[in-house]
Amino acid sequence: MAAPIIELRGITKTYDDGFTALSNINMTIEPGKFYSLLGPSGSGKTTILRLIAGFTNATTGSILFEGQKINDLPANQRKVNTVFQNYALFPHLDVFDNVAFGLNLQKRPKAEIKKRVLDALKLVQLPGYANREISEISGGQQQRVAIARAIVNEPKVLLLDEPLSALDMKLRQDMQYELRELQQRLKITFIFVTHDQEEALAMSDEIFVVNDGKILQSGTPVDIYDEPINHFVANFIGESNILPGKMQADYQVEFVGKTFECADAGMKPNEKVEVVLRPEDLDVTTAEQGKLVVTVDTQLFRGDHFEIIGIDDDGNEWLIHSTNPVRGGKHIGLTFEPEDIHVMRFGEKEADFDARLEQYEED
Ligand SMILES: Nc1ncnc2c1ncn2[C@@H]1O[C@H](COP(=O)(O)OP(=O)(O)OP(=O)(O)O)[C@@H](O)[C@H]1O
Repeated sequence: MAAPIIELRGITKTYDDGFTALSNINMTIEPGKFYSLLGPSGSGKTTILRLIAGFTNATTGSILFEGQKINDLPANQRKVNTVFQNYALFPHLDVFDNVAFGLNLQKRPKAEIKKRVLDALKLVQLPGYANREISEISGGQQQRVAIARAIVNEPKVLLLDEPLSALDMKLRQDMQYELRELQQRLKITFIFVTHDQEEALAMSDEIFVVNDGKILQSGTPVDIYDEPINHFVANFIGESNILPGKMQADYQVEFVGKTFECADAGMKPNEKVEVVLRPEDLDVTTAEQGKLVVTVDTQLFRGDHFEIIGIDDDGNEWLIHSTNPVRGGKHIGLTFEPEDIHVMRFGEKEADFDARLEQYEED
């Protein structure tokens, strides 16, 4: 692992009105990677970004930049730059002067400013736009000007606070590719705030899932999708069937009144757990051959798959993705592999969860 560029250690943040927005946040950010802070509205993502940028102070805990504590370092001396949700461009300045703004403040020589601004505009694929007014460019282009303005200062870390949320879906998807590509080209660290799980899964090297002022889980998109730590993460990231269950023994879990072979071990006998089955891991078969039988309730065509809701005998709803259509009212069987069952312990801490997964991978 590379030496971290940013570390947050035991950060809490209580605002002046007494509201605690963050509790015991620990994060390690390595250079050159794309990170996302993913969580619902009000979970504390922007507060984390503001702490790193120096726009607000931590109540307790340390913020380190390349190993040095920077809690008291003013925002303008930190080697980070922020791209805000609304871009915060100056409407009365043209594209060039918007990007040059910080360099003009620093009174850099004119020739240097010109070169750096034009280079930054080239990087965000807006060469030739320097003299346009902000009102004469599209939303996506404004977004790129905001990024050019942030990268012209050559920050080591770029903080992006929901920078795509104002764009329509198509442009948003295009910008996801562009941002990811830009990050890989610049090799600077991006910390990207979003409440959109698809966006975080698609773009990030690592995701921090934030809820209620805490980091619930961190890891690669694949790890978090395949091995969510608890109900909240399983529900928030991707689509899931989540059911109460009981571990009968190692590699044996009971749910919906039946026993199934699973890939999990190391829990107490009869320990109550929650079981996650992703809709795309359920295969449709005949009622006779199914490990479970459901009655088809509804079916929606989603372009590349059918989304089926089935109801089992206990009244549980099952979400199933299938490439083939089924008939409404029909009994169908569902099958799945032992490793498709993901078992979650109640209240498990991330360190214990990681140790258990490691053990499982060794076995
Ligand atoms: N200056 C402040 N004073 C008091 N409470 C605040 C202040 N700023 C934010 N909060 C509260 O802290 C919590 C976290 O806010 P934050 O903006 O970090 O959330 P967020 O996850 O970024 O949300 P969103 O996605 O809606 O921007 C919220 O409940 C918010 O109301």
